[in-house]
Amino acid sequence: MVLAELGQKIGAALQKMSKKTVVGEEEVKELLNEIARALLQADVNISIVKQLQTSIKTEVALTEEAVGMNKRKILQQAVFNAIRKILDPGVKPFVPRKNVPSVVMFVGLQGSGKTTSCTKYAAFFQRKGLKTALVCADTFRAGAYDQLKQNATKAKVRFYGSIVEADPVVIAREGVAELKKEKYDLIIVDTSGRHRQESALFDEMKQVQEAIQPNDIVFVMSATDGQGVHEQAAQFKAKVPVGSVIVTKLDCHAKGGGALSAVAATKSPIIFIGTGEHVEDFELFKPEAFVAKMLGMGDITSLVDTLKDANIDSDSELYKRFQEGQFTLRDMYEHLQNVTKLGSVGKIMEMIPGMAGMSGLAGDHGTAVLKSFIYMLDSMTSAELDDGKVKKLMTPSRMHRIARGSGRSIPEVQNLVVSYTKFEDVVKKIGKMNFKQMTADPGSLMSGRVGQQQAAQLAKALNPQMLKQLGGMGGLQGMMKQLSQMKQ
Ligand SMILES: Nc1nc2c(ncn2[C@@H]2O[C@H](COP(=O)(O)OP(=O)(O)OP(=O)(O)O)[C@@H](O)[C@H]2O)c(=O)[nH]1
Repeated sequence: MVLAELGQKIGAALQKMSKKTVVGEEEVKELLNEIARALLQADVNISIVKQLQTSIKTEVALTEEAVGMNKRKILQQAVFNAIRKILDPGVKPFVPRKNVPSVVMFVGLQGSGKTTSCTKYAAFFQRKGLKTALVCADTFRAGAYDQLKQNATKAKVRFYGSIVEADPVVIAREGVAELKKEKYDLIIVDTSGRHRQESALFDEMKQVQEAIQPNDIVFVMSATDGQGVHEQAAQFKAKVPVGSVIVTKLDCHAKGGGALSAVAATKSPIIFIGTGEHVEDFELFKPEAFVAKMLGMGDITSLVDTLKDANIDSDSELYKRFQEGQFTLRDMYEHLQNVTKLGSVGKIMEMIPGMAGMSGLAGDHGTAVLKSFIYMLDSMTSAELDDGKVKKLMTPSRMHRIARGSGRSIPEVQNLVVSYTKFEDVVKKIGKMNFKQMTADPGSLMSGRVGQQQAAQLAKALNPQMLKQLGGMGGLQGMMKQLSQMKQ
């Protein structure tokens, strides 16, 4: 992941400091130098590095003066806050709403992922119930029309464009007018990708903006762009009133510091991040959660949001059944469909402190296994799905029929039954725990209100291999402690 290396270096510097018996001026200076080195190596602009050092120093001095708290804790918090501040200009972004017609214009450098992000943005708000449409006002790049049209069709979003009109200003104006008449809540206008040298394209961008008067202008930039993007972002901002930023390609192995610096140049909030080429590879951006994840502290808040988005939360009917310890194959089927909606299993694992990089389930392999489970469940009868006595029901001849019907092998069906049985066991155990409180109020986990007894209960509910990968009972308690520190 982008910025992972930077996060690891800063995390290591903080850890090194926490092992020292005395934390005096020298130690603070050494830490700041190490952080500065890591930032510069990651391609962060020098002025941002200086700004960050100053803000850490000021916060440490002020807090120490005010509360006389443990210096290590103050430093940790100050580093966290300083990085967060770069990514969070403290401005509230524009949020499209249902029944409030709005127009959002997308701008950015060529190849930044603008067209892809437009579709992801449209699909995101369509899922939230907004009537959404896409307008292609990119007449510069051959193929832009077809690309957006195909993306829109795939995402089942209304598309407007023209293959005969060459003036993007006319297309944008007419498209927005027509879609407004059709009572769309959210009209998204994709414009041509630009380079600094192409002043004509910059003028055209300004004309489109004046013609459609958007409620928000989203600047799309790629995390793979280097230092130069800082200056370019400032130029876009100077030409049109950029209100929000989307950073794409955070899944790539890039240094990422250029993007970090450019965000500061736009002084606009990041609203989403792109984490892959597919429409679901799109996450709402939360500075605190992002920095926590970057520094290897996990990202439980995003996980809770993601789970809610996919209907995996304690208020859903399915989870009420889980809380009661009830679990049939149909429940498993519904649950797996929700889980695969979340995207790759590896990505979900990354959000859980201590689970990042867990082998076995992570990556595309895990997703493929879950999908194969869904195909096999598809081949079952209603009676099989709804009867709780699965072990008894799954005779060799039934397994043979399910394997044939789903194009899978008998060992794969057996594996599904074994997984179901393990899962059922966990649900039964969780049913006896205060699961509702834990999921409905993640704060209870974070604030440490979930005590040792609950950690022990959770340990019992996990399968032994997973518990081992988490570092046993000690690792699990550490993970909970980490969660509690994150919230403070
Ligand atoms: N890995 C990864 N690839 C992405 C992401 N977003 C976009 N891409 C890819 O980046 C490439 C360029 O994306 P486009 O959406 O065509 O870029 P654009 O900015 O509209 O291009 P122009 O119209 O030429 O300015 C495509 O191959 C996309 O699939 C992302 O978050 N991660």
